[in-house]
Amino acid sequence: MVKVVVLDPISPEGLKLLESAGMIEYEVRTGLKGEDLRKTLAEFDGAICRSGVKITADALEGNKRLKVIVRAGVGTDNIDTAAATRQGIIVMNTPGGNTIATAEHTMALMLALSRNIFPAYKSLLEGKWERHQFMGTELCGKTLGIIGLGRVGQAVAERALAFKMKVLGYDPFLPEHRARELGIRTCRTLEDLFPEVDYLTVHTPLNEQTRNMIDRPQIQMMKKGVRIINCARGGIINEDALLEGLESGHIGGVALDVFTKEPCTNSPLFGKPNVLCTPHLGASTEEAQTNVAIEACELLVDFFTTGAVRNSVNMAPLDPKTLEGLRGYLDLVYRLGLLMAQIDREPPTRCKIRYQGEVANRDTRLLSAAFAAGLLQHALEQSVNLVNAPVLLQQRGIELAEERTTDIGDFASQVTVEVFRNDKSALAAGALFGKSLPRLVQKGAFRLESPLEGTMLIMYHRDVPGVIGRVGEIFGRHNVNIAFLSLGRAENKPGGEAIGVLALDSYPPAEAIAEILKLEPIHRATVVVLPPRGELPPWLGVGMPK
Ligand SMILES: NC(=O)C1=CN([C@@H]2O[C@H](COP(=O)(O)OP(=O)(O)OC[C@H]3O[C@@H](n4cnc5c(N)ncnc54)[C@H](O)[C@@H]3O)[C@@H](O)[C@H]2O)C=CC1
Ligand SMILES: O=C(O)CCC(=O)C(=O)O
Repeated sequence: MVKVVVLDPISPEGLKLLESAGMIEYEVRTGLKGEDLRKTLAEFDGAICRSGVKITADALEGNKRLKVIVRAGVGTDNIDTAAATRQGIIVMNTPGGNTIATAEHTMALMLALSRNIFPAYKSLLEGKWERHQFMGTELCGKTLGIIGLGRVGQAVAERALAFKMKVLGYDPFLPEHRARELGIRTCRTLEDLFPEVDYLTVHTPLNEQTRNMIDRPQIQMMKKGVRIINCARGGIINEDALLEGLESGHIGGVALDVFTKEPCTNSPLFGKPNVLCTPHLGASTEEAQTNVAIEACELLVDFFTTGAVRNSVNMAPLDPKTLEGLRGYLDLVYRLGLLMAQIDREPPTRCKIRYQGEVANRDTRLLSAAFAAGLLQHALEQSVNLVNAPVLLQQRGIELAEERTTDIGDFASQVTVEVFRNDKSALAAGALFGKSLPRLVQKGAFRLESPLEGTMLIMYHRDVPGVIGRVGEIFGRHNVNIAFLSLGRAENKPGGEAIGVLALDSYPPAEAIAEILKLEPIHRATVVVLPPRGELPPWLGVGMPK
């Protein structure tokens, strides 16, 4: 059974999906942090969360089991995605399911600010009837500035246009023609937008470009009386600058659903006139929570049953059909990586992979990640998989270059890998026989044809009579059975340099190798261990528990 932990409350419709999957056992454990969270995550194969739990690098430290974290929502900023990637854990989200809820919440806050809904009701509760105190303003005819025109920003624009507002937008990633279709006038710079708007709302992610995007100087560029709304992420707008702007009278109103530090139960903004705050409720509608819970649980079930990777923020998508088509090649390149790591123990400085023939049309990013996983598998303490291998390689400063050509060579598809270590390089090429039989077809300058599996002895020798017989005799005495033998010559004539690859049924004792190395025609002999035929490498079983 696959074990999944639900770390924040999610809708029962999602949980029902987990139950009906048959092979998933889930537990709801909410409110966790610190050591409790770390220990819990180490017991499960998958996790689902909303924005409540903070999955930090410490919470993932030493985790050898978790394969996937699904965020039931958009923002993954409560998950240390970089740490998850280093640990080989896939992070997915469910964009879209809560867009309308968040756009409607933005409109609700704009309307509530404009019509003094909160202070008016408060005054009523205090037994007053102060109609003159709460003169409002209409949205109709006002200019709304929207920063970030993705899903939520566009949904807000549609609604604001229905209220007959003029919409001015800024999003460097939205094509002009799309903005025109939506009826949004766009600005080239934020400086062009600020002076024009009566209302400003932000709908970008929080990142290094957007942190404190709205600060004191930006507020100074806005009209006096501007109303500012943030339903995206705390920190995009500087909260201290908002307070100052309100106190000076430059800002006419502030509505926040999100805060720099959450939960936020105490803020100098709370209780100030013309301020309205909600505790991160943008996505809190029954409909949105049903949508995101169903989508999150579907992502998890698909991942664990078929290996599909969708909506991942740290890995290329992988659908079951693509995975099936790639499985043989993934296995081949992973084995080439393992081989290259064992023939020379010196750390690589850079690698080159050449995809030739039909394989060049496949998703070679995943194949190269599989090669990197093989190359690093035994070098590192942690488990290496398709998610973290490229990052781990990069962290070690090992460059990985890809070349692709659809020209057919000797095989329908061939993958050639070259690993550089300071002043030397090693080359190997592999091909798939049938759909799933990985073969070594070249090693250095030598052409050959050998299975890429199990225990292999790779030896280089002068091509003279009797070498193989003497090697066979040594292995015989040490009770090591030779299952398969493949020979190759650099030039196709006797007496020159040759390679021998022997598939062995057991790992040869060191004495046997020492005896072989004493044979005069043999210059070098290395034992390499690869997984047995058909054994699913751990990183490929993305849908299976580790
Ligand atoms: N309050 C809540 O409960 C909710 C908050 N959110 C948050 O709302 C925000 C928007 O969500 P979505 O629309 O789904 O995301 P999205 O990814 O669809 O849209 C984000 C947009 O911001 C734009 N952008 C990025 N950097 C920018 C920059 N420097 N300047 C201007 N535009 C920039 C992108 O091009 C993109 O179009 C996110 O931060 C998300 O976490 C989303 C759902 C619920
Ligand atoms: O889970 C929630 O309620 C927060 C939603 C949110 O902020 C998001 O999806 O980015």
